[in-house]
Amino acid sequence: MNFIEVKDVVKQYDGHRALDHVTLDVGEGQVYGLLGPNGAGKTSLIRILNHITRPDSGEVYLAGKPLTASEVRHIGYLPEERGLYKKMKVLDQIVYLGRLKGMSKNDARTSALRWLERFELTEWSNRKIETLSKGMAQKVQFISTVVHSPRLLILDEPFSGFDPVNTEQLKREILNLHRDGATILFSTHNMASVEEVCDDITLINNAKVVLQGNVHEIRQQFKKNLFTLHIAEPVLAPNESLYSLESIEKHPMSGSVAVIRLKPGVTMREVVDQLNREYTLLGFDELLPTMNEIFIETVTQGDGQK
Ligand SMILES: Nc1ncnc2c1ncn2[C@@H]1O[C@H](COP(=O)(O)OP(=O)(O)OP(=O)(O)O)[C@@H](O)[C@H]1O
Repeated sequence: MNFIEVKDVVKQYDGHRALDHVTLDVGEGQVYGLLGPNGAGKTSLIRILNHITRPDSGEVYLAGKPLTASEVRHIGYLPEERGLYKKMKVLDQIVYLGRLKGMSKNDARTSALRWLERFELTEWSNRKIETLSKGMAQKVQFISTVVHSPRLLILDEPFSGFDPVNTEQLKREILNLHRDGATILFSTHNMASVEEVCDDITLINNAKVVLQGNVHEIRQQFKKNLFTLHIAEPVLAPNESLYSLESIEKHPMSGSVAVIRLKPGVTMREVVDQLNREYTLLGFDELLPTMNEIFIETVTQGDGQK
């Protein structure tokens, strides 16, 4: 089942089109990446999903039902612009936000204390938000997002402001929530984390969907017939026979490792056989483009066509 269905959504601000006939489906239990350059329209879509604004046209369904204000209680939203009440105490703040999502005071308190313990923030429970470091405040914001065990988590740049250790902890917690059944919509510019955690993605550029699908399939679709080879011999001389079979990428061989592109019609087996006859082949792997490369290629091509 699709947990989110966005159908043909258009959103206009003062003559500027922020979303132009955007359609996407997020399957229940998926980790889904919403990607795009600055100003592409990601936050505009996220705000519609949270019922903060409405689309000018198009439809949005959540768990098979048209999105209404009351359905928003199933969502936990971590906005990019974080906002906590500085003068409020940590525990009170989390309980307050849990209650806004329909929790009883007791349930909100139990859940908040459990999460504070997980993030080693128990001793800060009765301290004011303004006394926390930025990283701690980010954790409290994350706890406020998940305190009501939402079925859908919408995370806008969740790792911004976190050091590498805390980033890993947050990633672990997000993946735990995913394992427990939550659907996760994740907006980020960090393409390495997209490769690591996302099943499917939508890339929006200039308000339009320009790329959509499974991360693994997209990387296959964009591949350029490149391979890395690693031989035991220290270097390959330019006149060696390997060069008559393949064209070598412009950058020279670094030590005994090279990136090669097979000429059309040359099979991987032919190359590997030849390499094996002449060298001690330690590795030969297909080099798939990274999501970062795909992002840049897609977005710059799109901008060129404007
Ligand atoms: N409330 C608003 N009023 C007027 N224009 C808006 C409003 N919200 C967004 N926009 C415009 O809509 C476009 C899309 O903005 P949006 O915030 O959705 O982009 P984004 O993809 O989230 O960007 P970023 O990665 O920089 O956060 C931008 O040109 C922005 O200026």
